[in-house]
Amino acid sequence: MDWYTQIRPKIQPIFDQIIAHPFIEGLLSGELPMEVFYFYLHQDSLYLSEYRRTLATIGSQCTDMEESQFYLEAANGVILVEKALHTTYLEKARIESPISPTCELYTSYLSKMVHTQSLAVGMAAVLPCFTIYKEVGDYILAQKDGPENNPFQDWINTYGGEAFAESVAQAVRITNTHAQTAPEAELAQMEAAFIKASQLEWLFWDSAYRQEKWPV
Ligand SMILES: Cc1ncc(CN)c(N)n1
Repeated sequence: MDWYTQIRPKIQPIFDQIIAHPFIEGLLSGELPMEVFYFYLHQDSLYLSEYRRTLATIGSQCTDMEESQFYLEAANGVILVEKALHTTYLEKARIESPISPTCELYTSYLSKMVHTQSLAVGMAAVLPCFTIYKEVGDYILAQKDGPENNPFQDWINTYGGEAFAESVAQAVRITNTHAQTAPEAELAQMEAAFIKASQLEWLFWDSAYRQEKWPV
């Protein structure tokens, strides 16, 4: 059994809580308050600016040309597509809030992983950003009882779409390849990083829903 197939069930309780979260329910029903969505998008654009650098770092660490190209292209391509989506929505709302505690925590955690841990652990840390969004997009697209004119449809189509699915499959494949040759201790670190980043995905939705601010 490959690494991802074996690790994915371990985050099922986290994934269940993500799709049950009022933020995701609101995207699905189309009833998420617009100010919450705009807050999320603004924080996500701050997140993506850092995530892009994290992917580029992984790309520069890969010795295999194709793997390197994948992460460098993901840094540019995927992030540019996502930023375009953000621009579509954010043009309607000028938001200038500072980076939230959770956004800073998540981006800092990923940066720490890729700068202080092995390449395989870095790959495992960034993977939930691919896989969880794809699963959430697919989950929402699969629901039949959504409204006809969902204001969040562009967002849903981006993450439930084919182009994103291909890139997710490749990130999983490359991470699996690195896990094949990883010793026990490194596999344990990969698992811990994958689970932590999955928890941070939940926390990111939750912090957006709460429009999290620095308390002091
Ligand atoms: C926090 C977060 N995680 C994942 C994604 C999807 N790449 C995103 N846009 N934002």
